[in-house]
Amino acid sequence: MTQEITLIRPDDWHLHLRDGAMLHGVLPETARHFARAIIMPNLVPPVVTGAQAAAYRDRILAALPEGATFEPLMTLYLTEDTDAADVAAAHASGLVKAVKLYPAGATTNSHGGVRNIEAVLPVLEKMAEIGLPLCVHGEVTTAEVDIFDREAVFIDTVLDPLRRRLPGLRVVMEHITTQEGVDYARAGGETLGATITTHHLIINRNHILVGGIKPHYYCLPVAKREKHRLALRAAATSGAGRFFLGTDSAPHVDALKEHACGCAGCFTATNTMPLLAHVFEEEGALDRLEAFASLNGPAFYRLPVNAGRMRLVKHEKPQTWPEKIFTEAGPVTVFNPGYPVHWAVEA
Ligand SMILES: NC(=O)N[C@@H](CC(=O)O)C(=O)O
Ligand SMILES: [Zn+2]
Ligand SMILES: [Zn+2]
Repeated sequence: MTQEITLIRPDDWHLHLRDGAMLHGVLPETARHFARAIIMPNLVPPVVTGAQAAAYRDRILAALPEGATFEPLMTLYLTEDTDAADVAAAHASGLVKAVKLYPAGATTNSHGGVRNIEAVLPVLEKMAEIGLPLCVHGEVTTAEVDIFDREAVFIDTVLDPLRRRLPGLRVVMEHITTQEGVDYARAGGETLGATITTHHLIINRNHILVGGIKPHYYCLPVAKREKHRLALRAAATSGAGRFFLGTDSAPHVDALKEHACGCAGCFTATNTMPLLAHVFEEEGALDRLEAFASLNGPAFYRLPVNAGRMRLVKHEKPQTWPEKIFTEAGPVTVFNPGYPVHWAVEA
């Protein structure tokens, strides 16, 4: 029996598009389904200034396929040299929708990020004043802290003290992966949001490591044990306004994923919506997919919801999608959940 749902066209509140040949290869995958996306600024070199964000936005728009309707929502990469006045001007002009905090060394291209929070306080104070959200990669980088504990330790030692110091600062906890992240976001009040990725609703750390290492399941923050995956599923499917979709679709060419020191990132732009329909159906929450993918994000970012709609159909037969996207930078493997998925996005 076929089944179908329609929802307001979704947005992706955490996306990596990269640049150049990779941008050209992966942008159609997102623009096909999503109306808007928060574009991560961790290019090489990073997108630090308003002028750099404007130029990157132009490159994205120029790379869009003919007829595509997609709006990139730009972000700035916070550094200890970031100029608060430049941030405020980029926000006032409508160009920039958030600033991204990468603790230095936490993830892909984060070496130019923040070592000392004190150094960026003037920028954060300005952001609190003007209501510009701070998107946070929430992991400590301290060598002594176990990689599976880095998110929980970040919440206790960095995020909570910062939010107490600047209660007006609007914060998005990006790609939460733990029960602790879910609990903190739930208790956080209206200045706090949290994105959840597609893949963290599907895999736990066993999927990465049992039966041989699976480089295409390796991302940061790394997937945790099963109880955390279940907490994320409960949060995403709860309908609570605090939680919204940020795929963190993060393309790396296969040669750099299947490598002795493999890059972090799962590429989910192609099949996120069918995968989410599968997950929400499993949780008996298909009626809440629209809140997660299409309503809660715009509400947090104070943007209108999209005008268009998306139709998702569940077919008798398992649906397929390309195993890889062949970009001019090299092939990029599409996230494979490891089980059949019967849902597809229909025109
Ligand atoms: N999530 C990832 O594993 N990788 C992201 C960076 C990030 O979002 O931390 C990337 O840019 O490759
Ligand atoms: Zn991150
Ligand atoms: Zn990311």
